[in-house]
Amino acid sequence: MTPDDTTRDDATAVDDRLEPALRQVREPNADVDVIDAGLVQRATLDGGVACVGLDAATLDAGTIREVTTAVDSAVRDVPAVDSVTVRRAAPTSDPGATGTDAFERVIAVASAKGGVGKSTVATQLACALAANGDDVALFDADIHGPNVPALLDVSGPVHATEDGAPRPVRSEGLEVMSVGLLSDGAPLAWRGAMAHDAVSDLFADTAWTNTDTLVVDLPPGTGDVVLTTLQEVSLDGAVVVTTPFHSALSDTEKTVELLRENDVPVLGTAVNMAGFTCERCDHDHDLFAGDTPPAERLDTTALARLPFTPALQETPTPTAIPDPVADLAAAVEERYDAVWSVDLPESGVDLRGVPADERRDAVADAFGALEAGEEFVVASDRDPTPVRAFLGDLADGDAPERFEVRRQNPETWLARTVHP
Ligand SMILES: Nc1ncnc2c1ncn2[C@@H]1O[C@H](COP(=O)(O)OP(=O)(O)OP(=O)(O)O)[C@@H](O)[C@H]1O
Repeated sequence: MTPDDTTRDDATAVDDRLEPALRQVREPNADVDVIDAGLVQRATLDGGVACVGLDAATLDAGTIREVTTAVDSAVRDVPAVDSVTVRRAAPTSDPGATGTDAFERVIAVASAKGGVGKSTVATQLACALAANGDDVALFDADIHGPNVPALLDVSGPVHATEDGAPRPVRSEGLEVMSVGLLSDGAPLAWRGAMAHDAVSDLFADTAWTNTDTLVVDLPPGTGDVVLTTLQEVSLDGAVVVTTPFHSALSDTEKTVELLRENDVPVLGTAVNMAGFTCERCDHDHDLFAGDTPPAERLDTTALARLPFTPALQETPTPTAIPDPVADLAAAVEERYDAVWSVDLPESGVDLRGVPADERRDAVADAFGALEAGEEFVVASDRDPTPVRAFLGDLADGDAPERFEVRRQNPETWLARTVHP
């Protein structure tokens, strides 16, 4: 290629005459120029017409606008350039993983009662988990009133992968998807099958790159979208949100019931707007009086008590987590571990994943190795109640007196007994 060439064949090339100008433009979130940051996919100059392709998939909407404007003005100043087009090119790199199965865990934030602060809790929790080091994505399933974009101060456009899958919008390391980001918006009239299809398509098709934790902000109520989510997304846990007000509590009871009916582990309750601290006297005051603590009334674990405070009305960010939200995230992690990590004593037997024809031998071997009076624990991926009769056969017809079965999570039952 000679210095006089005005274009390059290589679609990823940067024209020599544009390169110095592009190197003047910094990537706002990192101390490098946009070329070294990998944002420039190609930059061509043909007959005075400059065309720059930016890979914007990793940037949030505000940064994309900032970089686009800076690139346009830098390239426009190059003497050989008459006109400039800056395109946000479809990234050629990571196509993302589609669907909710891509995530290590999916946690829903739910409440049948509207206005109790679900979206506030979901966005704050997502930021707090991201601050703790997770790659977090947030899905706003409230298609009738998607307010996550406004709470996080993010906007579209939603770009597509080469396969046409919608990419989430990025904001401070979080990935966010909401019908509120799509250009055709979220018609309030979506009901029944339409609502089901819209949310189910978005769950199935969104191309995520943050795949540690997905936080799902469920809509209020127990309608089509909530049911679709419970049926189509494998939820690893749910945080229920309520205020201590009695009508919120009785609605939230229905949510807890629905989650349990659908085998979703209820991690616990976040009691929002629980009280406030008076600026004058510096005392905490409850906002709603009640004898029984809300989490207890809902028969759930108390995760956190979030005060009514202007701090929780501000745009959440992983760089400034309010203390009560940090407490909530820590409690969610603790409960998540308690639900999902199975602590089996060495003398126990783990039947999860063991083929049906090997299960009896595994139980017989482990049980036979115990002394009288020792505890015997069975972990199983199905209800282990029939094991009791089998232990009776092993002990010459004496089925154990105490045989407790508990379902620890949707994939694990634990049975405890004592060797006679
Ligand atoms: N702890 C809090 N302190 C102060 N304001 C709060 C608190 N929690 C929520 N809010 C405010 O209450 C309003 C409703 O909150 P939010 O939108 O999170 O509720 P929601 O349950 O998601 O509502 P919807 O039923 O519409 O989905 C918002 O203006 C939010 O800023």
